[in-house]
Amino acid sequence: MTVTEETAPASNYDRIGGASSVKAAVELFYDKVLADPELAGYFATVDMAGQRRHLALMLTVVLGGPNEYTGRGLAEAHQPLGIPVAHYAKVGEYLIATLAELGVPADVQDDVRAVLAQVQDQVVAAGERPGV
Ligand code: HEM
Repeated sequence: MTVTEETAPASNYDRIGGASSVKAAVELFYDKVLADPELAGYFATVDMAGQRRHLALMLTVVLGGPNEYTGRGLAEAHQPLGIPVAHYAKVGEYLIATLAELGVPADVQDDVRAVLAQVQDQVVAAGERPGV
């Protein structure tokens, strides 16, 4: 174990280039999510700025970036939407595909997968969870 490894590591958010990289990822991710007819409907009544904000916040959160978010909690925002596991999984895959396309390192992608798994129960509708 070196001193470097014991030092608090830079967040994945910093490692991939911070806000400007998140902005670039949002464009790509947004295209993928809205091009999917199963997912586009969720965002139909959300304004454009709101959609981009949602995606930017989502990326920042899952990358361990600064939590400047003051909106509703994940459960409060998503439980009324009735999101099934399948749709949650699709959004997660689009996020990972976006990161891969932008050349984000594999270990960062793995961390993102782990965070996605952690927040799944807050986002997926309670009645849609297998085994619950
Ligand atoms: C890790 C997964 C996710 C994170 C971190 C996340 C994060 C967020 C955040 C921070 C908001 C803003 C809430 C607010 O403004 O009060 C939001 C809203 C929203 N999310 Fe997500 N989200 C995730 C997954 C999903 C998925 C899988 C879907 C749809 C399939 C989705 C659809 C929406 C919609 C439609 C809104 C707007 C709700 C409204 O304005 O009433 N989200 N999300």
